[in-house]
Amino acid sequence: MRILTAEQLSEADKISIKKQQISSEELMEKAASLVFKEIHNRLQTAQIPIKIFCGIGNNGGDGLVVARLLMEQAYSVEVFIVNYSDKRSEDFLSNFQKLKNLDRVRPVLINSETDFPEIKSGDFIIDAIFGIGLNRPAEGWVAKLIDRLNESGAFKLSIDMPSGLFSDKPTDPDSSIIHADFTLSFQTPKMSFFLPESMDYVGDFQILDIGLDKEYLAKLKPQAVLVSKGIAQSLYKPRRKNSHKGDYGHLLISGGSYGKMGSVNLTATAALRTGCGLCTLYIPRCGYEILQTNLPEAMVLTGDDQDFLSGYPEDFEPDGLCFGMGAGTSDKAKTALEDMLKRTKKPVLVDADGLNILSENKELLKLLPENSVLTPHPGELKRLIGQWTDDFEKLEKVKKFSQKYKIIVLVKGAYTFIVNREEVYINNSGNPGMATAGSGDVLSGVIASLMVQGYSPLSAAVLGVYQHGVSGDIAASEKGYEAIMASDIAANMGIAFLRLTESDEA
Ligand SMILES: NC(=O)C1=CN([C@@H]2O[C@H](COP(=O)(O)OP(=O)(O)OC[C@H]3O[C@@H](n4cnc5c(N)ncnc54)[C@H](O)[C@@H]3O)[C@@H](O)[C@H]2O)[C@@H](O)CC1
Ligand SMILES: [K+]
Repeated sequence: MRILTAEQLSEADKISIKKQQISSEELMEKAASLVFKEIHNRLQTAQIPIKIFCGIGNNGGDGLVVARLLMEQAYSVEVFIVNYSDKRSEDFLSNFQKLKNLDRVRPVLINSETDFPEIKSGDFIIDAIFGIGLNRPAEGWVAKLIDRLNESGAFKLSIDMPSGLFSDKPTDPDSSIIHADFTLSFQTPKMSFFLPESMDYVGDFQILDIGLDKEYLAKLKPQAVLVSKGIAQSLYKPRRKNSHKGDYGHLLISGGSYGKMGSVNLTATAALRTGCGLCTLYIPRCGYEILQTNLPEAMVLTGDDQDFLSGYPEDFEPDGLCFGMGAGTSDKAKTALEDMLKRTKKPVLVDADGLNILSENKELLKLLPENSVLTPHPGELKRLIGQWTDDFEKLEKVKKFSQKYKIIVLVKGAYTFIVNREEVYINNSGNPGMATAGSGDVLSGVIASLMVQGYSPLSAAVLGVYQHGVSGDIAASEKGYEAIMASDIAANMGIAFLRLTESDEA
């Protein structure tokens, strides 16, 4: 699914209206009917008090249509017009008239704080105050109304956008924004749904296809692409019957230090569970017995140092390299990274302490082979690219960084972003149970394993992040969020691949 801006979407509205020879009022009726259906499916005519707050633009117009359709099904509905301006949109006005014609309803105008209705925690609030037309933060009594709705404890369903939230630019966290429990959004998700600073306002969300012109939408340059199972399936390379382990690549994983050999174990387990043909570990001597005992499928080479990673194995030509987990940031580890980067032209994956070494020795960034993959979490990212003022600025900085060094950069989080120069992919699989020690080590193993199996680094990153999330979802369904350990994510990778290759109908 492609993520578009408010501007692109309102242009698409206009073009679709023209091409489909419908009026904008008909498009509004169609969009709002879909919202109504979702609510009706869930409420099944239950007589809970529904309070609909409508602005005076087209988002408010949607709210009015939903109000009319709910009333036709005998729901208990009260309508409040958040009358912040007299510039009512045409489609708002015609739906306002239609609603008044129903005779059973008297929409209440709110012109100031004294008009605020009482809101009880058992009410069902529909928020249709502002949509993608928001062009400045909510202020004055409208802001106070939003605060009041948030404080009420009532369930809040937002139409298209939580009111007060911008779709594709930063919103001041001190401004008043509806804290939705659920958002029903039109045609495409909006960028702010996925960013850590704003995702909590949206609650769970669902996208309603209101039938905007597909041909036109396809021509637009998206802000980002939301990775779906379909995309992951299109990247997947099925195994050939006539193949051997040499066809699936040899990965070298370099990392570990005294007390941190577990990270290399997790990365290697994940890499082997993701299907690389061979896996060699390059580690300090202290890890030799640990890894040979724990993971007989992997081969082990050690450097000269007992406790720290050092040097790089002589005469060794793997198909791909993964560096950093548990490596520490000692001078020896730095030299090990430098030696490795000087010896390879193939894209590498750098994670964890490898990223910290790069942050402390920025000259090493220039040695990264083109299309190498960096997998920082927010702290590591800050050390790499510097502080940012908001999530949108962060994304721009990451794009520039990716362009400058010709590399692929992940921004790990609840939604992991995969940034390849100007292109952005957002992953939607996974769950909060995966916020656990070693989860990132597993991710590195998954992506690096795909890289040596002939996937392009970008495909490996997109598919790897998606599969890592699916595997975590399988672990969560079996164990619950709290009990997930990183090794469970690696262990479920096989089932995640089975799920990937099964069709949804099956
Ligand atoms: N035909 C269409 O264009 C369709 C539009 N749809 C709905 O229309 C919405 C967009 O409608 P609009 O463009 O009318 O905009 P909104 O309804 O989001 O906002 C209304 C107007 O409020 C004003 N405004 C913005 N920020 C304000 C603030 N902080 N304080 C006071 N006033 C402010 C702006 O002038 C804006 O046009 C979408 O989010 C969606 O809900 C849907 O019905 C689908 C079809
Ligand atoms: K809204």
